[in-house]
Amino acid sequence: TQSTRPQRLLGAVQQNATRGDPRSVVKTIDQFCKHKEWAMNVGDEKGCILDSVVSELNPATVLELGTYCGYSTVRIASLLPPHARLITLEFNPHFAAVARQIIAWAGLQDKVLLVEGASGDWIPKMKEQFGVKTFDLVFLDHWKDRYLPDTKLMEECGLLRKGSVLLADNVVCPGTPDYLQYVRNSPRYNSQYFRSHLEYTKAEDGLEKSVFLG
Ligand SMILES: O=C(NCCc1nnc(-c2ccc3[nH]cnc3c2)[nH]1)c1cc(-c2ccc(F)cc2)cc(O)c1O
Ligand SMILES: [Mg+2]
Repeated sequence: TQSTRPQRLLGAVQQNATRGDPRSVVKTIDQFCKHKEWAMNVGDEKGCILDSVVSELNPATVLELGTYCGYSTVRIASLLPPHARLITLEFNPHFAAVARQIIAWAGLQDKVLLVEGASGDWIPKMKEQFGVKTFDLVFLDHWKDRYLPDTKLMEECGLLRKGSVLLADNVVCPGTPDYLQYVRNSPRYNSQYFRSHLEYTKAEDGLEKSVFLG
């Protein structure tokens, strides 16, 4: 049977990256996407902005919406302190299966809980299922029309506290206009745009960092 792009990306990691070395996994994926096949990872340019937000925040509890192949999962988890936890939600079982193997190759499986299913179903169950109180950081990188409804759902479920940070990928390309309008105009958020480029291209894109004010 034909391999899929995520499977080819996993193969590149298993052939070229060093087991237990997250930086080599990240570098291998970026090389693959620059020279072999484009894939919708946050990429190295926006990835450095993601790294700086994570390092500055030093979060104990992180939620990632949209795992895909686990590239940003590996970037985030490699920067977390020892007892910190990252829950990542993936809707597509094939993406999830590849991501599990890439996260394991990086040696980060003990810090990461990959949950398969729809964000709308899982967000209301976070507290009871995983003993989460609130998230210090949420990285939004799933379906672009889910950013706004899921943010409202997290507010309603009491998963955000004063100072919780939402970091959203692709706010320009493919774009999340309703989400941007909400976080930039709501008195409950302090929002900041980090201009960058769509992964592995020259097209404009960026990350929006929004601090929940409670
Ligand atoms: O669609 C994207 N990302 C979303 C994948 C996903 N992976 N998982 C989900 C999911 C969807 C429901 C869910 N509910 C719960 N988890 C969920 C996860 N969605 C995406 C697309 C592009 C892109 C740009 C320009 C183009 F010309 C083509 C494409 C760039 C990016 O950086 C992206 O992140
Ligand atoms: Mg993205």
